[in-house]
Amino acid sequence: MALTIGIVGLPNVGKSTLFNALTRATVLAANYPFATIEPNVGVVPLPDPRLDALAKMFNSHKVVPATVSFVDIAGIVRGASEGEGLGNQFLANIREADAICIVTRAFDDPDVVHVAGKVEPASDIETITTELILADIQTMEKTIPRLEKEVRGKKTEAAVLEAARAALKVLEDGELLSAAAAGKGLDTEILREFQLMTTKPFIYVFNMDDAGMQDAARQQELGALVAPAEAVFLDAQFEAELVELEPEEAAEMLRENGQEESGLDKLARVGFDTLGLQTFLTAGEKESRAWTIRKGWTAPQAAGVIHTDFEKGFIKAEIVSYDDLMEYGSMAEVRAHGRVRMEGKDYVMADGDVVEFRTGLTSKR
Ligand SMILES: Nc1ncnc2c1ncn2[C@@H]1O[C@H](COP(=O)(O)OP(=O)(O)OP(=O)(O)O)[C@@H](O)[C@H]1O
Ligand SMILES: [Mg+2]
Repeated sequence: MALTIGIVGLPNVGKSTLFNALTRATVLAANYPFATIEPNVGVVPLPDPRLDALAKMFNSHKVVPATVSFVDIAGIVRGASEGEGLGNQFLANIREADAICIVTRAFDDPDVVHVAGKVEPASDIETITTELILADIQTMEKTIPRLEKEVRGKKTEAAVLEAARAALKVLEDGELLSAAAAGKGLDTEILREFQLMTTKPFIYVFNMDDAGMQDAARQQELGALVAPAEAVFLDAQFEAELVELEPEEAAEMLRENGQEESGLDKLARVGFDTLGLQTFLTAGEKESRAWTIRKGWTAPQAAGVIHTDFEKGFIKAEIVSYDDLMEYGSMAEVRAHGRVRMEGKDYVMADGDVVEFRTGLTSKR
């Protein structure tokens, strides 16, 4: 299950700087499938220090982290839906994204041109969300007449048309569909096939300068602008410099800046959380690997991520929690202390479970 996040924002706010930092981090880590898919799509490993510890314990030949894909597209300006700037055609490139990352400029540098002439995050966010709403209105205005025909021809259920009309009304009132779903019970599941922008969860990235990164009050103020959505504060230029460094040097730089983790790591993590995802782990000589699942998934569903046949063939899962494994230092010791659990098909996976699945097919991690 690949998580894809589309990056949107006004032009010249640091989207590509962020994207470059993200994708160069990829090259540094390098060790996962399909690194580059298209020029503007980057696959980024989800940082997970547990994998390195597992790889050491199991003498794994490689480490395979979970991944997050980012898609960088052209900037949107006010009026994009009417063709201003480059228009809004390129939003098609992120129709399939699971979440949208709205990058907003919050750095001052007068040498960097701001398309609206001044740095004003609140109004920039308003511009972007309005354009996303307008793009959805365009989609619905095209879709509804088609649905009407299909309902008359009994090719589509009337409920779909009803939901589409309800969605259009929400959008025309200037509201995000995700907000209407949360507050007014609008059914976005039935709208899924239309790949609307504003049904997707938004994550806000505020691209700060040095002063802003140290300014807790300002961050609180910006966070409040977008709550309850998640806000990530980072300095894209600093992040781009960080990924040029060796990991130890980068960690040292972060510490000097009073940051515990890089903005990129934070963004990947927040993206994961926003979408209700988590990872479980497998470890062996071949590889130590993180696998992405949804929170609440059962052991057979998790097995199905490794191999589709494993879900049907599931017998049981041998599970040890990562923390126990680290505490006792080896599988043999964990076993000796009775901390290895045999779980059946109703077991709900927990984050950090280190798993070996027993299936009717072959014994396989
Ligand atoms: N945190 C920051 N502080 C200062 N300058 C920054 C910061 N982040 C990015 N910049 C600068 O802002 C400029 C625009 O960055 P970038 O090209 O990444 O923007 P963009 O959003 O991708 O623009 P476009 O929509 O035109 O593609 C660059 O000169 C970059 O160096
Ligand atoms: Mg760009």
